[in-house]
Amino acid sequence: MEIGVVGKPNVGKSTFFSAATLVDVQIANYPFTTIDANVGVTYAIAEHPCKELGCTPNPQNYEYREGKSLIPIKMIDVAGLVPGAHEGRGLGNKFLDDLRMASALIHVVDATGKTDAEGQPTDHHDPVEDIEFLEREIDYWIYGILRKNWDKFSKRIKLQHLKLAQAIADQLTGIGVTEEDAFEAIHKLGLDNDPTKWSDEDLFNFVRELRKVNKPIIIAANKADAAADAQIERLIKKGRSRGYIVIPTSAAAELTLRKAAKAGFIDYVPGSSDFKILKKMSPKQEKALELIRERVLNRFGSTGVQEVINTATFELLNLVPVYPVEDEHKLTDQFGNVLPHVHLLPKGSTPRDLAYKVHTDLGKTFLYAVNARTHRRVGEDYELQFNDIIKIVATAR
Ligand SMILES: Nc1nc2c(ncn2[C@@H]2O[C@H](COP(=O)(O)OP(=O)(O)OP(=O)(O)O)[C@@H](O)[C@H]2O)c(=O)[nH]1
Repeated sequence: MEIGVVGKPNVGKSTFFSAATLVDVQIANYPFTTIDANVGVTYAIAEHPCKELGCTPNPQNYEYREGKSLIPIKMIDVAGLVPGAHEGRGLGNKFLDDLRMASALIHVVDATGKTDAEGQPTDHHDPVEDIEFLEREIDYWIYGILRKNWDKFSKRIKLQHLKLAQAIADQLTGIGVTEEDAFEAIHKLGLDNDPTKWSDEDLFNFVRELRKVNKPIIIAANKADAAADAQIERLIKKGRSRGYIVIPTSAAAELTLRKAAKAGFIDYVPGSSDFKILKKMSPKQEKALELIRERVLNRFGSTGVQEVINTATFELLNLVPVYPVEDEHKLTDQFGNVLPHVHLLPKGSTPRDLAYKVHTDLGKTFLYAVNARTHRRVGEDYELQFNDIIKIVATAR
């Protein structure tokens, strides 16, 4: 599960990505290694079960801070969103490659309206147009892939009695479309089961629906610090009417706070509404931080950056954090570490899915699971809940 950050030039996308991936804690065993320069690690932050249970955890694959879990997530800086990117304009192909990898997108827009469609300075640009523009780029891209062979392809589905949703998903595996995604889009639109009967418009509408499930987008209304309340309210309202969550952000403020925290000047947990000064700074630095407190934290409650990441993880991608343990009374692994690991699983996952996520062997030998909170055995089809603590019982190997 990777989150892509996308936006046209000059909206603060690079600042957002730098801030989100500037982490002052390094975890030894990430579930992944980063290879590309435009890929970084960020954290989704959730309440830790120990806050409620009064324990002290020994985290191994996440970080624990002030009652919260910082769970590593891969983030991609998707560069090169310009009009026509879907046809390969600008960094087009690289842009599409990055887009392919992302399961959800954070779309950074300039809430002040001071960046035009091509990323040049202006006085009046409507950021709502940017929202539509990204939708269009993605829609035409997916449409282009399907349309290319559509006539032949749709006839083959009909003649060979192929399962429609599955055949389409096979065609689009490269961008991560699943049979369920395709099925959902077909049914939502009530499209004919015989794809040779689809008009061009049907195909385009289908692609739009597919994009909504396959590449969910959240809007970061950036440079909120420099935007008027009315501009932000309008963007939130317009975005909402198109089905988006819009969160005001100040990527620049978040970057400053994280840099100050990393240098040890302040204590700041991303997402918080305040920070604590730890050591003396220059008057200029102190003034800059004071301005952030006044104009960003006091006004919006946070810089918004962490809220965007959390919402993308827990709402757009619908992931739930789950803690596997070996001892359901002490909440430990075999070495006595309390809640050492957390795993993010899609909502609807079962204990067996968790077992597979921990280790393929554990998945294969899975017998049953115990909910450590209730000490009860849970059924095969139990849906894992947010912050569940689960003991997996498997056959001896
Ligand atoms: N006021 C304000 N300015 C910001 C914010 N975020 C970024 N900026 C400024 O906006 C300008 C553009 O930021 P970048 O992060 O370089 O923008 P970008 O979208 O990555 O642009 P490219 O690198 O050209 O793709 C810089 O001058 C930033 O300092 C913010 O939250 N508030």
